[in-house]
Amino acid sequence: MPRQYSDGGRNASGSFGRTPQRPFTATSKSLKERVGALKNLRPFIVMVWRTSPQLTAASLVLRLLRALLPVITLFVGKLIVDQVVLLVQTPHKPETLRQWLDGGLLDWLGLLLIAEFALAVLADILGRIVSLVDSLLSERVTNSSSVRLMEHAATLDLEDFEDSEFQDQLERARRQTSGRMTLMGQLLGQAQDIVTVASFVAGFIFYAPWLIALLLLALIPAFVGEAHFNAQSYSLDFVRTPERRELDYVRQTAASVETAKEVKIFGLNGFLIDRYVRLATDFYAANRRLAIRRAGWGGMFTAIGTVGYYLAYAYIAWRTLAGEFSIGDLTFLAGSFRRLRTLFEGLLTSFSTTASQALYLNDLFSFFEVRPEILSPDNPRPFPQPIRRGFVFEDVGFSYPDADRWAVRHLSFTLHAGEVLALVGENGAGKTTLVKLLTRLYDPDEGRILLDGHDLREYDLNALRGNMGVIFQDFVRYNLSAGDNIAVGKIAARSDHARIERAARRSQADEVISRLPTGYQQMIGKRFKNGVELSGGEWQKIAIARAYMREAAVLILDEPTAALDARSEFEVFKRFKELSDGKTAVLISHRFSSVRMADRILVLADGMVEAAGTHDQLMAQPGRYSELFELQAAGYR
Ligand SMILES: Nc1ncnc2c1ncn2[C@@H]1O[C@H](COP(=O)(O)OP(=O)(O)OP(=O)(O)O)[C@@H](O)[C@H]1O
Repeated sequence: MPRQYSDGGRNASGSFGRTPQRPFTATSKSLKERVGALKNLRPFIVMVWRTSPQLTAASLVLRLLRALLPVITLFVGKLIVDQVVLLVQTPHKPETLRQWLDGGLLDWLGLLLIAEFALAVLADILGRIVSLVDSLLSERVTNSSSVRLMEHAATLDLEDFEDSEFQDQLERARRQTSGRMTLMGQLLGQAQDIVTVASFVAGFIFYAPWLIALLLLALIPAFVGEAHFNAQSYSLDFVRTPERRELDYVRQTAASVETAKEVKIFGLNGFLIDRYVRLATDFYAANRRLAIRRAGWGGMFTAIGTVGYYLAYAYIAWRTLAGEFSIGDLTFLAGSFRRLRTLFEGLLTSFSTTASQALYLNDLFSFFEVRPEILSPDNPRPFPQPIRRGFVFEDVGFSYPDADRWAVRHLSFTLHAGEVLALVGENGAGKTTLVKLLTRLYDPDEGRILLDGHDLREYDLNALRGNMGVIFQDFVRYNLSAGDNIAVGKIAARSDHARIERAARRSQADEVISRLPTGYQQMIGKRFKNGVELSGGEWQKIAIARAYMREAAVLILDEPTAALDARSEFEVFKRFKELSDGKTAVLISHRFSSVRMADRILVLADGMVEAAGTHDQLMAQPGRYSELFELQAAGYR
């Protein structure tokens, strides 16, 4: 059943070979969607608060303190001007500064100047502490949301990760873990500005309340414009997630250690750079269009705000001329009005930015809402120790999401407890799919899989996987030490060196490791300093050791031996057979010399069991097995 990921209803394909045809046009989010996104602010604030209540509270308190400083500073400024005007009008003014001072005429003015200076210093100190606290908080929030993202991703199904729409969503969510702290700063800044505005407004109510209305009216166009362009920006960002992923992918392919070899040999750099430039040019064009429109309209809206400001200024000047306001009042009001205008402008635009940032939060929180479908039941059955009967596939059918054909269908067979079963079949026959079903990376769409008579879905998922040692053909080459590369098979036993060495001996990885400069401590892979690269077969021996490290009841090797030389593969399987004594084991290989060692062989074709039996039984009958065996054997003669 294909799942729906939050992509706003847009199709999000993004394959490497495709030339982007779709123009990057931004479609605005509706007002309802934008307002609806505001509901994300609550969980966001809760998330920030939980990350560090102390830092959040500190930021809030400091900002509130700072919020009151501007109006106080301006008011002290007004008192200074009034005092100076008063002193200018003093009859019989003293002539020297000393006389001014001795007469005590400057005491009040001096005090006011000192207060103004102290306020300026305090504002600066508070500002610096606030940015310090904010930057610390920001880092903490980035870290904790990244951890939460990784934790949540770990719970999701393989099906999710293999879906391109999900990858887009994951990419958007990943970007939100680091980018969102500006939003927190904005919210706190808004709280601060609101307090400052309230303090200024209180002053204005006393002098000329309707000026506030004039100011607000003049700023509305700028606000609407901001809101509109922010939403357009978001939409543009949203629709091009697949292309951005592709851009990153092309950049990574053109310049990385993993691809450098092929890129050089095939001379792909020109092709890749071309592709990058084409994609990047489209991005640039879309951004430029939006930026130009934004700048044009923004300029016009600001001009409207400026007209409002000067009207008010003229009015205040007129009232001063008429003798109703003092010169101090004039400076206070003009200053307040200028500050108020900036504040209102800031507040209105930051409200609109907040609303659009809340849209981005959607990306993060909707990711957290994706739920896995492959789960443990409420009352799971304990995993059988030991397995008594084995696994039974009963008419199992499975097709990959969005695939138009069955990967396996009407698949029925038994994997007996304690037997080594080999799976053979041509490419695409369904061997790996069978292993994915056995390990519950996917659940069947039809039929069921039983373990000791009970559906696999009745067992605890972690216990089930914990009892299986599986190595896939596309095993991961971790850029870790050789020891850790084996320990990943049972990471809880990472410090059990004896166990790691035992596993290494069993897969012949010990010979590889003994040749490394620093043995088990040696960093392998070329990504980090002092890393040593291994050959394909050497990597495989290390990977197979992971399966042994697990010391699990079920061992599965899905063709991880393809790169081993003939002798090594023979040895690996011989040991595999010996070591899987008492264990249930599945072995996938295209080499019949290894396959014949299995207790029983299952021949798969088109997702079904075509034949089953021992090597001798299968050779005795005409069919795909004997045919393929002869074909391979003939190649060696
Ligand atoms: N993740 C996937 N999404 C969609 N289809 C898939 C996926 N993996 C495999 N398939 C398809 O399912 C079918 C069975 O694939 P499977 O990997 O099980 O074959 P296999 O027998 O292991 O092949 P090989 O010998 O090449 O490893 C194939 O037709 C393949 O195209």
